[in-house]
Amino acid sequence: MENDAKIFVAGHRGLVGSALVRELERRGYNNLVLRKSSELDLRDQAATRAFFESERPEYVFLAAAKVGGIVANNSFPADFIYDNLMIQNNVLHSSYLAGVKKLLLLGSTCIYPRLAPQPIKEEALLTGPLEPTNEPYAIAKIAGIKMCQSYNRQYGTRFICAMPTNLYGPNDNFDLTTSHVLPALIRRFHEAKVAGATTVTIWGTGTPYREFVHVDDVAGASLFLMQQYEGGDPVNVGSGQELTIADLAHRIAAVVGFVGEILYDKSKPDGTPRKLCDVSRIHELGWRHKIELDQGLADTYAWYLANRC
Ligand SMILES: NC(=O)C1=CN([C@@H]2O[C@H](COP(=O)(O)OP(=O)(O)OC[C@H]3O[C@@H](n4cnc5c(N)ncnc54)[C@H](OP(=O)(O)O)[C@@H]3O)[C@@H](O)[C@H]2O)C=CC1
Ligand SMILES: C[C@H]1O[C@H](OP(=O)(O)OP(=O)(O)OC[C@H]2O[C@@H](n3cnc4c(=O)[nH]c(N)nc43)[C@H](O)[C@@H]2O)[C@@H](O)[C@@H](O)C1=O
Repeated sequence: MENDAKIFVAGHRGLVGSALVRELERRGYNNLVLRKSSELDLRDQAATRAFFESERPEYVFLAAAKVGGIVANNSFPADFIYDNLMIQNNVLHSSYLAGVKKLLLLGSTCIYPRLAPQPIKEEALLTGPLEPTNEPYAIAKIAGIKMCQSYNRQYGTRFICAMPTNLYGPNDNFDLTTSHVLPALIRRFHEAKVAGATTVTIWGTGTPYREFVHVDDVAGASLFLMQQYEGGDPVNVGSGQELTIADLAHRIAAVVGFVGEILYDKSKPDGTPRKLCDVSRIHELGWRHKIELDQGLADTYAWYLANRC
């Protein structure tokens, strides 16, 4: 990407989008095109087409999506499949029509089969049934990958796909119902400590394993792939390290300074038992994560205290 390249960061106010803007500006890319969803609803085909015709960005990072944790996915399946299919269809087709040089689509490691062999290689895609709690969202993401590959083959576009694992960091969603586990537990333990509560109840059994990667690493990986990767296959982006939800909860309680008891609400879903992604492809390309979980937790809690309390 040339320094004066015109770059559209779709979803620039979100967890990933805002990290992409920070990283792009840090590296001296200042010709950024940014639109809030209230200014440009990417589900609107005509508005998206008109935007691309008038702005003609050269590069696109597609970090706009309907995103949420396990309960949000399980509660609003129609919203998750409709919004994400519409956003992807409109942005990908308009990018092709407007002659975008290169586009990176953010997917998710939830696209892989629920019981895929671990760690999960990119080749595991479509080799088995998906995790029911987020299947609509995963199907939309898989459709995005297939659309990128189809447009590359038929029209010669350069649409690449990154598959991050669970990510966290500044500007995450801390809503206790719609958020992912890591930000939710930061908030739960913080509010319990401040209230002097002696217990915190978390969802599920605590036994599932999850992998986490800091969003600043995902932004770095996205720029790396935009500059270095021309393949049509998805590329996993992760830390290659997993831990149980119970272990995560104890580590977050320690960072926050909560010393009470952790209880488990088994009426809430566990989701997929494990989804550690194989990161050898991106390692071989030359990228590795930098931010380890303990440092990331401390930094994210500091950001939460400074910005969300
Ligand atoms: N968070 C995670 O753990 C993971 C996320 N991902 C992927 O990363 C990408 C970004 O996720 P994340 O940053 O967490 O999500 P966020 O919810 O933090 O941000 C999503 C962004 O998308 C924008 N958006 C949503 N709907 C529309 C719309 N109809 N039109 C225009 N913009 C819209 C929002 O814009 P606005 O603020 O203006 O309303 C928001 O800024 C997604 O593709 C997601 O699937 C992948 C793996 C894990
Ligand atoms: C990124 C990824 O994120 C989602 O998949 P998920 O990883 O299952 O989602 P999650 O982070 O919400 O839960 C992880 C685990 O954590 C447990 N858990 C405990 N206590 C809380 C809690 O308070 N909130 C939440 N959200 N989870 C909790 C919860 O019960 C589960 O066992 C999908 O969006 C999927 O599409 C996707 O892409």
